[in-house]
Amino acid sequence: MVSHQVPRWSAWIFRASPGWQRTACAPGASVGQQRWPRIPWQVSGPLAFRGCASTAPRVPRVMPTSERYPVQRLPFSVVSEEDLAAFERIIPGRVITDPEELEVANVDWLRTVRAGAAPCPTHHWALPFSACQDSCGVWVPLLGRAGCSKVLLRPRTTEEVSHILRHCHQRNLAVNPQGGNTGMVGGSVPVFDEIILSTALMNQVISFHDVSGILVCQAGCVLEELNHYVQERGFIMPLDLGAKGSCHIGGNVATNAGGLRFLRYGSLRGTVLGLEVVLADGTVLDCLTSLRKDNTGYDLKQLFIGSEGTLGVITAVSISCPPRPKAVNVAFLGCPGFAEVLQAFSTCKGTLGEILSAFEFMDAECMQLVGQHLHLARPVRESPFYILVETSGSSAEHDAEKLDGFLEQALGSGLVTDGTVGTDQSKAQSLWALRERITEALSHDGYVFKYDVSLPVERFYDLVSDLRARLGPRAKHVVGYGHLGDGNLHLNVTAEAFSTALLGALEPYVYTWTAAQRGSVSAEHGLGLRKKDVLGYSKPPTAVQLMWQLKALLDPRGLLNPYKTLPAHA
Ligand SMILES: O=C(O)CC[C@@H](O)C(=O)O
Ligand SMILES: [Zn+2]
Repeated sequence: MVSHQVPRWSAWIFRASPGWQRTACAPGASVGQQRWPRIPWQVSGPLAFRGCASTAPRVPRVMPTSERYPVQRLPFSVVSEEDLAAFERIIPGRVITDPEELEVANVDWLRTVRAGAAPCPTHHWALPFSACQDSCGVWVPLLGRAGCSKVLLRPRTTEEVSHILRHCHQRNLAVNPQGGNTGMVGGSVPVFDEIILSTALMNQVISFHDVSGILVCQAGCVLEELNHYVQERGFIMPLDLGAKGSCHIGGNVATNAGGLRFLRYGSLRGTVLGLEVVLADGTVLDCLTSLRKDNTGYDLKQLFIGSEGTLGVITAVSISCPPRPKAVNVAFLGCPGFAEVLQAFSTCKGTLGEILSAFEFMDAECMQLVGQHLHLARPVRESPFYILVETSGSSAEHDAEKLDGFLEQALGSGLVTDGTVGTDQSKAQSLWALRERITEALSHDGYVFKYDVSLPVERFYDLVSDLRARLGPRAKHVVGYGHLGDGNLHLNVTAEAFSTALLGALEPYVYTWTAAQRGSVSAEHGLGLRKKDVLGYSKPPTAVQLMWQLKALLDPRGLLNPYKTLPAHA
């Protein structure tokens, strides 16, 4: 028997019978909720803050990127007092040198990469500025020396971004564009002392067309806020992510984020209609059209979607939003084996058809970690696998009938052994939380080695099983979960701490395994810093070379998000 730690859920458990519990579905109920830590942005500090504040937060040491990865600083200029004065003229009061604010921007939220300051030899703090807070005597001037980033810029307008990039281009200063800093591959934090160009204050909706559902907005709008905005007008964003409460739409587009609605609404490559981008030399490229059809010449916006800030800085986005569904159902089901998960997916597609909006899976170890670290109760009997099926449609009655049909069939044929359905917003959210919060649960388990691969679904779980056998007790947990409906597996391995031996057992094994299936070594997270050297497992040398040529054309000095996305030149 299941022990239900959250009693309110027990009301909707069913036991191998079609007696599905339902509650009224609020029209247009949305599902999913931001649970990841919000990035604590603060208001800008005065230039005078530059220096070593005694109030800097003491955080456990995150190894500087340059110590863990084989990367050397390129010969960019170092930010000078004159540069800071020039930035201050462009964006008065929004040139941030306050160490506390820089601390957040110099480390990724997973705490796996950090801009490269050396640690204090006495106290072993790797501070984002070069001074030890314990007055041990280590006191290095902030400016004139390469460590981590010493300045964060917060423009509000495209024109300001253009002026900033023009200055950086003239001065040979490297720039790290940063949105919500919620990336998974170390692409959004500096490696050394790159200037951080934040889109946080570029958060205005420019227009919304309530017939077409086309939204035009600045790049720094937070995804969840945009979703609320368009929901009030009868639409939803075509994209949904666990990090929705922090991530910026510009970052989503720059990384071509996939997420939870991909199965239904497809890639940003289809839903993004236009972009405004500032190029490395400050030129503004205005391709911010709102046309569904525009077959005139090369589709340049596609170059910037997924380019991770290496080809230009996205400043505004035009995106097509689908109508807000009137009925949303979420079913959380237990499956006895992976073959049954796959069979359930086929049955689901056949019976639910156009109303199927998500098909996610997680294994038993994921569920165990979500329970252990986040205290979320398992809403169904213990099973080797769990699936989350979401329907979104325009008729509650019609959708319920279809879902019931699927559930009865799946249950009757033994594909599913237990399940529960949420049709109102809060229950649907609780069920989604079990899937959305796996990343968070894993991060409480220790150091996490993350892989995000596309594979033929029939080989999906073999990789997880192979790795479990290969790693044995060296790993704490080897888990598999993800967007099965999109053929996207998230394979995560946890350990007490980072270890090069464990890394050696994982890589290149995972990549060669994936390449042998003609899979992708990055399905949706991009390459950033951590995955850039494995691009060759998924793309031929001619493609990589062409990518370098495009980079050289658009950013000849290599100033935009250096050390990311492209592997080192052969
Ligand atoms: O943490 C991960 O590996 C996956 C994160 C995200 O893409 C998800 O689908 O939950
Ligand atoms: Zn994902």
